[in-house]
Amino acid sequence: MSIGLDVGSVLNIQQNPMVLINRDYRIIAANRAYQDAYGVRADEVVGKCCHEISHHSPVPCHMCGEDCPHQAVFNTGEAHEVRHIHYDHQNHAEHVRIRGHAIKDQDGNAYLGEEIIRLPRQEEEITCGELRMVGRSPAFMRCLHHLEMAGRTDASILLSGESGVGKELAANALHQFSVRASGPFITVDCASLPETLFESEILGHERGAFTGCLGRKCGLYEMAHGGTLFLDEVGELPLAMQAKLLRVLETGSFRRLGGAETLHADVRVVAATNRNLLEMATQRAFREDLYYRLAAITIDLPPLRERREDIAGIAKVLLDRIGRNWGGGWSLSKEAEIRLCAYDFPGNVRELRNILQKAAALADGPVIQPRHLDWAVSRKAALPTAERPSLPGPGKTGLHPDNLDELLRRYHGNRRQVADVLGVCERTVYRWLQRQTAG
Ligand SMILES: Nc1ncnc2c1ncn2[C@@H]1O[C@H](COP(=O)(O)OP(=O)(O)OP(=O)(O)O)[C@@H](O)[C@H]1O
Repeated sequence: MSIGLDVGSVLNIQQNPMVLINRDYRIIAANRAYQDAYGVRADEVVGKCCHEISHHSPVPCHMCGEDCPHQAVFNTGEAHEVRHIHYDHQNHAEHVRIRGHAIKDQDGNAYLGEEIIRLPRQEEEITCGELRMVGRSPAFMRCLHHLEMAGRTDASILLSGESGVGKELAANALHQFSVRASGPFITVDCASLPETLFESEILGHERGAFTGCLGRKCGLYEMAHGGTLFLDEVGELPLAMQAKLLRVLETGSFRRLGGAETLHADVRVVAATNRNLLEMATQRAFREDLYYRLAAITIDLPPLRERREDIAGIAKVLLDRIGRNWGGGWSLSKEAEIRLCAYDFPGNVRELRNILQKAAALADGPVIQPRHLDWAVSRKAALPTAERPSLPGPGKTGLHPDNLDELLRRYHGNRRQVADVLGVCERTVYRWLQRQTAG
């Protein structure tokens, strides 16, 4: 028996905005919630490609390095969830969570049912005290999605990534995403913890536990009860301390130094390292059993040079912070921004912060110019091809730059960003695109 269903009315059961998309990326239906949320009629989006509508991109989002629900659902036939940035018809960006559902019609044809969960503005940026975790690149969005998913579990998590990529901010984000968010977030800096103080710092001590010990002290492990214990630079922990830590983590039970009572704390552990712990384990410099205890889930944080699109946004946030702390206000000139975006940042966000602090100190006005940037940045005069503006020469204004498609891919079809990089207004990019499509 076959039932002829009206697709629109079925989609309307869904309270979140939802569109039905075919294998060719074409939207074939949009529910009422979608139309209300985005102020469009179904016939304005039906027949158009999903990437044109939500990313303003001429190519599917997996071709821009994004985790694409379309590709995942059609390849696997299974549901797939991601975090994306969508652009509405006025080019406003919003963070959304996309749930891709695999749907089949009565003839067995496959479709993607894309449910859109719009995230409140405060969920767009993860804050850690006054610090904001900023980024829009596909690599950053993927990482944020993994942090959010892992945060919802109670598993121990190992964050890895080069120095200065933001592992501490990410650990804080994990805590905020977790059910323990209202509990304490306690950091242990494993690199600076002297071996002699390990037990008293982590486990605490009773009065008179050692010479000169005047009072009872709660250890960091106990202080993290109901919350998260963040073990920063865990790869620096000497082997003897690794064994002691493992014992506590395995049982959740401990005794304060000089104490007789066995105590228990309910702690979720997040650890971070910029070293390869598995390789250290093969060299017997890190305990393999501790590695597996810490790394139920591992998340890699991408270096800044692999998410160059984030540099300008992070620089702005860092300059705002510098301005607040130093009582001033600085911004980057277009040329200085282009130089920064071309630099490789071996020291990642921390290096960017240092470069901006120095530049703000050297700048003779509120605008930072290339001459104020560190020599390492300025030296890199030759920009990578994708960033190097190759504008048409005078008298050839009808032509578009050779690298327009490449730039659109790099900036996920965001014409405004491409216009900024090329130093033209957005309408010009729009005109170029129209001429390109026309022939
Ligand atoms: N995405 C981001 N947005 C804004 N600021 C960031 C971001 N990532 C890192 N930072 C800033 O960069 C600096 C370094 O970050 P953090 O200390 O978290 O790095 P880390 O990876 O833990 O470094 P290390 O391995 O050396 O401990 C901090 O000042 C942090 O606030």
